[in-house]
Amino acid sequence: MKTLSPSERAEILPSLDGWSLVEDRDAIRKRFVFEDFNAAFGWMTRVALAAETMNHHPEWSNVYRSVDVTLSSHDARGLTRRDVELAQRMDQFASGITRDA
Ligand SMILES: C[C@H](O)[C@H](O)[C@H]1CNC2=NC(N)=NC(=O)C2=N1
Repeated sequence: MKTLSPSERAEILPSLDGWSLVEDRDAIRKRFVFEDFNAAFGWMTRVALAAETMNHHPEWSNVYRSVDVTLSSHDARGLTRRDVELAQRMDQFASGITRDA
């Protein structure tokens, strides 16, 4: 799969809620903050099952109720539509259960 074109980036990335471009690589990142650890880990579990189904996996780190996520397509060495799809799925699963970071 090829990386997102400049026009795709201009169109798609602003539509992703709360995601930012990573400075030193072609990737996007976001911090999710939940009510508590159980909520965070439950969300991670749902995402993990979706990621496995998609065969597209996040780079993430969990501390208590926060989860820092970075998305990039390793095989394409940059951002692809798979990253966009996984970001949108993560936001769907987090809807209504996150605290303002
Ligand atoms: C062998 C396996 O299908 C590949 O390594 C998949 C797994 N998950 C992946 N996840 C991400 N983020 N990028 C990939 O290129 C990728 N490739």
